[in-house]
Amino acid sequence: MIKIQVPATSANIGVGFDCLGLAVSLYSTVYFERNHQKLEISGCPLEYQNESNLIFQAFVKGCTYLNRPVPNLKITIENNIPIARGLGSSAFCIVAGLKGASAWFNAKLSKEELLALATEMEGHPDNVAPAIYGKMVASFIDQNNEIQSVSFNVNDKLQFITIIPDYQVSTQKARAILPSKMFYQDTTYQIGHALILTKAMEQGDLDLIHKSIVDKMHEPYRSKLIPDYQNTKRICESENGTMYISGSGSTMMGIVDNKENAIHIINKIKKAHPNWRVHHLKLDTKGATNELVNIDNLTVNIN
Ligand SMILES: Nc1ncnc2c1ncn2[C@@H]1O[C@H](COP(=O)(O)OP(=O)(O)O)[C@@H](O)[C@H]1O
Ligand SMILES: N[C@@H](CCOP(=O)(O)O)C(=O)O
Repeated sequence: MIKIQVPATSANIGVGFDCLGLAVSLYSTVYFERNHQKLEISGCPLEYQNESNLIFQAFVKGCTYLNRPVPNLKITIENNIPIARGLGSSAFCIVAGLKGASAWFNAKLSKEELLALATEMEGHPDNVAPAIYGKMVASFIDQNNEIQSVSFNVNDKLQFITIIPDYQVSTQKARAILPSKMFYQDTTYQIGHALILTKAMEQGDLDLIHKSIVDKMHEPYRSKLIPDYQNTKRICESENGTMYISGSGSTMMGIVDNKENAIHIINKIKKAHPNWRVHHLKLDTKGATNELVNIDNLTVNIN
């Protein structure tokens, strides 16, 4: 049985729309096993327990790329990444399926190959890149349609608070509301902020992160889809933290540089919204992993 674990990812990080993302220490797992019937899927909502399932679709894409037949499959999902909340649940599915196919045929697809295939499926590399590599990753699709990506260290003292409302925002809808053009002046603003943000994250300079994370490309529009945006931001800032919309929302990501501030934010959010999920996370530095597990759950080989 093949076990694939993929971290949740937080795309954009405010000013890096479609090109910047980081992986956090919240994981979903998928098990792939041989099956007597064509396809059996468990561990996800019923609507995804069929051939349209994104994990299966990605597995099939992997088989096609490797020129191998799609085997009869049992897919078991242990899901911790909330669906359609801006924490890369679709990236998780795509990376898990592709990596699953690679491990199934012992093909050892490189991370670069995985990234190219995953970006083709997701449309943009900002989530799938950190899901594959871990850490914080900047990436773009170049003129030859190849993906260029670089990884950044994120300072150890930075802690992440995923504040997950009890309502979804679909990525499709959150993309549809964005304007199609941007002025030169705003583009210059955006480039400067994104460049400085990457260094500030590396240095763990929270004050500089707070100044450089202020986005003009998507947050002003998407914050209107999240009724609790202003109040959540106020809570994070009242505890010396900063906040951005994770991916396309509805999750908001708080960043702090010490445990006390993190705990205060978590308590205030839980008091204001008892039904919301809140996680206190660190950066994930490994990205997706795969293991070959025998029937007794004994790991026999780790990649
Ligand atoms: N655990 C899961 N099982 C099956 N499909 C999933 C799962 N998680 C995500 N998906 C797929 O990903 C889609 C959500 O993607 P998207 O709207 O981009 O949200 P997110 O912001 O979480 O990436 C779902 O509609 C579904 O097709
Ligand atoms: N850059 C994309 C990222 C979407 O991330 P997700 O986690 O919401 O799928 C966007 O902002 O649309």
